[in-house]
Amino acid sequence: MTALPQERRVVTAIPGPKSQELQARRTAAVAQGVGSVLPVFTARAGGGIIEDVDGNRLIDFGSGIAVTSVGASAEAVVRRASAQLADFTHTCFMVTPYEGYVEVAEALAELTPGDHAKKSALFNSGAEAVENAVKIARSYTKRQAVVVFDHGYHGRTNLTMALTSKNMPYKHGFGPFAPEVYRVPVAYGYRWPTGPENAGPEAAAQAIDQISKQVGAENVAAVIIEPVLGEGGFIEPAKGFLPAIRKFASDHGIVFVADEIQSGFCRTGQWFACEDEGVVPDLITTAKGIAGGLPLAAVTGRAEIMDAAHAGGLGGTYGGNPVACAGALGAIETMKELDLNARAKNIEAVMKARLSAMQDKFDVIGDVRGRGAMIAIELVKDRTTKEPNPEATAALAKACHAEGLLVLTCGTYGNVLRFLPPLVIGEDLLNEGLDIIEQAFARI
Ligand SMILES: Cc1ncc(COP(=O)(O)O)c(CNCCCC(=O)O)c1O
Repeated sequence: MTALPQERRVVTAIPGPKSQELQARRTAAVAQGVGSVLPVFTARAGGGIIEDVDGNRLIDFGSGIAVTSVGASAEAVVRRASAQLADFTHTCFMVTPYEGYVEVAEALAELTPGDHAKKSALFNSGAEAVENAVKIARSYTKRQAVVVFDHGYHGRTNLTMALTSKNMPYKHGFGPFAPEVYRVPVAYGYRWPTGPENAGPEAAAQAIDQISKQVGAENVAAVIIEPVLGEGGFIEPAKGFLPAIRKFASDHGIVFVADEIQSGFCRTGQWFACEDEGVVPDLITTAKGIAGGLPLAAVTGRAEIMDAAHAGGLGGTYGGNPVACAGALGAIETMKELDLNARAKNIEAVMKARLSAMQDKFDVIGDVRGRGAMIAIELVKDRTTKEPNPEATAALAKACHAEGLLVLTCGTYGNVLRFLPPLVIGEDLLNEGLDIIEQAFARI
């Protein structure tokens, strides 16, 4: 297979005729509840490019929702996974174990924050990892309550829907949801009433007061927070917030769970986003970027907490599939060899400089934020009222798609354009994508 040329190419309308034919088949065969951002059907993908079945080559600012950080066909991932495929695809780790699972657990112990003894359990999806983090925390504390935060996102299973903040499309019509879940404020700096500089300590005080008065700290098994909130709008909790919640959890025997499924594995310019303020979680959930596109997720944490679940209490048929574990070892090899943390920091510098310049030109841009290659702009109708502008957000995304740039939106109010390029994207493609965004702003 020849390498995919790293060039944008638009040779048909987007989506093109072959994608449209496939879309008709998809409509007839696939449940409508499974949506797609852009109905172009992929033929190949690699680096910063997705090639569709009509020969168009799109610049990828989505990474399959923060998954293909090393690219969608990274050499080490393909090499290791192919070799594993030829040996065996599955035996079930709960039946006959295999070394790859252990190697991934050893790598997670090495790479995750904290120099304490750590253990892991592997799963298939982020939601499954979050579900099991709750099981483990409840086993360890013998408590039931779980505290989550405004704008948080943790998955689409019944418990993780309960943990997730936004109703539509994630929760609407799918209740009743799991009990013993409590939601408290997060330090959303851009929208904090007294200004971003006060958001950290004030939001922490409000959250801790609510937990103490409405739940009782002694009843809380875990607090679960994304060190950079993803689906809720790429919200970096204002400085001081995470350390304050971390201290509160430590003071009250509460398990602090960092959900780094979207922010982890070099995405924000560090192995894990909670390192930014020196926060060491008790448990950390990971998925997405961990395995270069193969389905793998993990709970990693303090050995004494991870071992609290009784033997046989954790597992699942495919958890830690050997091919996915091989992919993870390939992805981690790539992250180290290419120093993708440094690449992410460079992506941040390039994107923030260009987007901040656009903010000076276009009043619709209310906020530019994020870290590493997890960058976003929040669009508003009025900079003073900060009224969300989901209409402009959708129009901008559509304009980018038509020009061969794949971008994603997010946010509780649907007014955040987020940028998640593969960390291996070339700087020329990155800047070409930014050119398309700037031209789109000038047109909406
Ligand atoms: C922080 C955080 N925790 C948990 C999850 C859930 O991970 P799964 O692998 O999608 O189950 C996510 C997945 N985010 C993308 C969801 C896309 C969609 O379903 O529309 C996350 O970002």
